[in-house]
Amino acid sequence: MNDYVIECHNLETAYAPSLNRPILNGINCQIKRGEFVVLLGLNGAGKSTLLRSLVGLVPSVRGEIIVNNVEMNSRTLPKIRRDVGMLFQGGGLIRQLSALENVLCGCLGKRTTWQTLLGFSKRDRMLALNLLEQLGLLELAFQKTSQLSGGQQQRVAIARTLIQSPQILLVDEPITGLDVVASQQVMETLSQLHTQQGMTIVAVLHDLGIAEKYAGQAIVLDAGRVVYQGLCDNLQAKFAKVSDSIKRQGSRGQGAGENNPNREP
Ligand SMILES: Nc1ncnc2c1ncn2[C@@H]1O[C@H](COP(=O)(O)OP(=O)(O)OP(=O)(O)O)[C@@H](O)[C@H]1O
Repeated sequence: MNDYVIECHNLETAYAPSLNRPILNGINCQIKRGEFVVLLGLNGAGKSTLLRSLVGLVPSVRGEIIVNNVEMNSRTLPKIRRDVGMLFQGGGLIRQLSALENVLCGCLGKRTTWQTLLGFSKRDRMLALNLLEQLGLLELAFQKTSQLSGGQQQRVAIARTLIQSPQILLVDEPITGLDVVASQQVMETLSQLHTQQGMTIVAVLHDLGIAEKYAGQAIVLDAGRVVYQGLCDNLQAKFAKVSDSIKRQGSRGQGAGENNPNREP
């Protein structure tokens, strides 16, 4: 037993001919319980693929993923999926349904068809309303999500993931396309889940300033490998150093990040 909630050891996905390499090419990383981790990297580095791997949506050909000290395989995947909630890029809300109905959709995987045939239970509706209230959206509960702002929609999507009571929340680009105010609201929501409920959060972000403000740890990917894992401070300088070292290694014909998958304190 250790205090990591997520561990990847030499994780490798199938060879991608378009890239001339596996999309994830030997990922090593560890995430501790209660950490807020930002996943950074250039476009195509493999960030979304790594997040999707952590909920068993991308098959691996080598290495292992361990969640809550349980190794991922077809037998353990249902349990792991109960512990890990994932918010996909774009949120994936049903636009013609209300905020409340969208949040309730998050329960569908937990209920049998019979249980939902007559509608959702009073308990589920209360839970969904509580979550919407917690995220500052109670007065919009019966509004169609197509009529909500981008930031409000993203918070509804977060509530829909939270109704499954995950211990770990994975979020893929939660603020892409949002304005400054909406981005801040969404990040504050994630931050509160982390500080007030101790939730472990792993978020793909592109903005280094926002990453530094909210996350404690950073994992930087390049070409399907971890090239930095450590504290999330002074990222601008560290990230420039990482990019430079990738370029230097590239010019010497070495694979990016081969020498530095080490975790900083
Ligand atoms: N199913 C797939 N088949 C083949 N190639 C894929 C597949 N999914 C992703 N890729 C490729 O793998 C690479 C990594 O994709 P991924 O979406 O994980 O990157 P990312 O770091 O999240 O990028 P972005 O910041 O642009 O979202 C990309 O080059 C992408 O084109």
